[in-house]
Amino acid sequence: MTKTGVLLINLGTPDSPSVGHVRSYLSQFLNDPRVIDIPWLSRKMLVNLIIVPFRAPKSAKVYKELWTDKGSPLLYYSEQAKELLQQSLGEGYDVHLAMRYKNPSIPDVLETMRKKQYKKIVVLPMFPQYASASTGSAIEEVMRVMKSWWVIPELKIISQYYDHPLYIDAFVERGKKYNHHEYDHVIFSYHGLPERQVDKVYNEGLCSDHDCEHEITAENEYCYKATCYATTRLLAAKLNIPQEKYTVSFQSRLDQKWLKPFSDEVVRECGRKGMKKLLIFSPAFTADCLETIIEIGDEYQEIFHEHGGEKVQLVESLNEHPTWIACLKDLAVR
Ligand SMILES: C=CC1=C(C)c2cc3[nH]c(cc4nc(cc5[nH]c(cc1n2)c(C)c5CCC(=O)O)C(CCC(=O)O)=C4C)c(C)c3C=C
Ligand SMILES: [Fe+2]
Ligand SMILES: [Fe+2]
Repeated sequence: MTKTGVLLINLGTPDSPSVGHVRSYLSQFLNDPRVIDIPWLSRKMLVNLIIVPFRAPKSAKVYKELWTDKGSPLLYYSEQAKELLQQSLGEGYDVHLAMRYKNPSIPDVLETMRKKQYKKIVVLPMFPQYASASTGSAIEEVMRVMKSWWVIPELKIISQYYDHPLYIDAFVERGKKYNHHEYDHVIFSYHGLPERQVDKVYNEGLCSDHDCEHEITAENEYCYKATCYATTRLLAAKLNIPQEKYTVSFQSRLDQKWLKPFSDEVVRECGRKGMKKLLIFSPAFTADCLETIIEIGDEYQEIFHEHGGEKVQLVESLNEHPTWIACLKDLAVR
């Protein structure tokens, strides 16, 4: 075989919005030691006895609101990106899609890929900013499966690409649909992480000892907080949004020791200050999902409204955007 196999990986979503499927998804996801990074016994007790039993019924209700006749948006947008990338790459490449949690699973998809005897495999997680809980976990799972292969082909693993010009341009093009001058404030809301997870990036000191809000250095280039801020600087510069008109924030926290400021609190504060219209980008996600459509589109709209605001406008995720597909192509062939 002379072909190259490309493996796109996204986070994963339940098989259906039923409580049983959501429970099974949350259980696989939150039992991952890169996601809940505490000692084994504490994680088992916290996740299996507290978080999953209480969260599954509530999350299932939200997943029911999110679900469409095409299924979960995260999965169908990722499948669409896979199809378009395949068309763009042409015959020398086979593009596959796997999900870190649930289906299509990494072991199943890799087994299909093993049988194709590719000369080379490109592992391309759909997370522009590296986090151990997302990219790190996906790569670890690929390595776990591939280590038992007799033939391990040439392998290229892409760990992050937050500053890839085509990724930035794709979000800029999405953002240009809305004139930011018509909004009181712009929020760049990234998925949150426990602070201790960014601290673990460093050999010496903590994240707070580095100037992660302002610069990328050799020490912090894999710090998720630093790359979220760097992504924002690139986007804001291209969109001509002055520094005083935007805020970087972090959403979806599980407790108070997550990266701050929290997006819901920023939205609340904007309402209290008398702002009426907010524009929100969510650049850590490359496909619309529960965290964008429901958390930003519905829940933040409600919070803003309760505090005097009028409109929260979510900028659509990259989904099937041609410039995003061009970015994936460049990452795969480069
Ligand atoms: C940017 C990528 C992501 C990182 C980093 C990440 C870390 C992370 N997430 C949780 C807990 C939950 N996340 C949930 C949903 C979810 N998370 C991501 C991406 C990242 N998560 C996506 C794309 C989604 C949406 C999936 C979908 O089906 O649409 C959920 C489930 C929803 C809910 O019950 O609220 C949980 C739980 C942790 C703990 C964590 C890092 C420590
Ligand atoms: Fe998450
Ligand atoms: Fe940092």
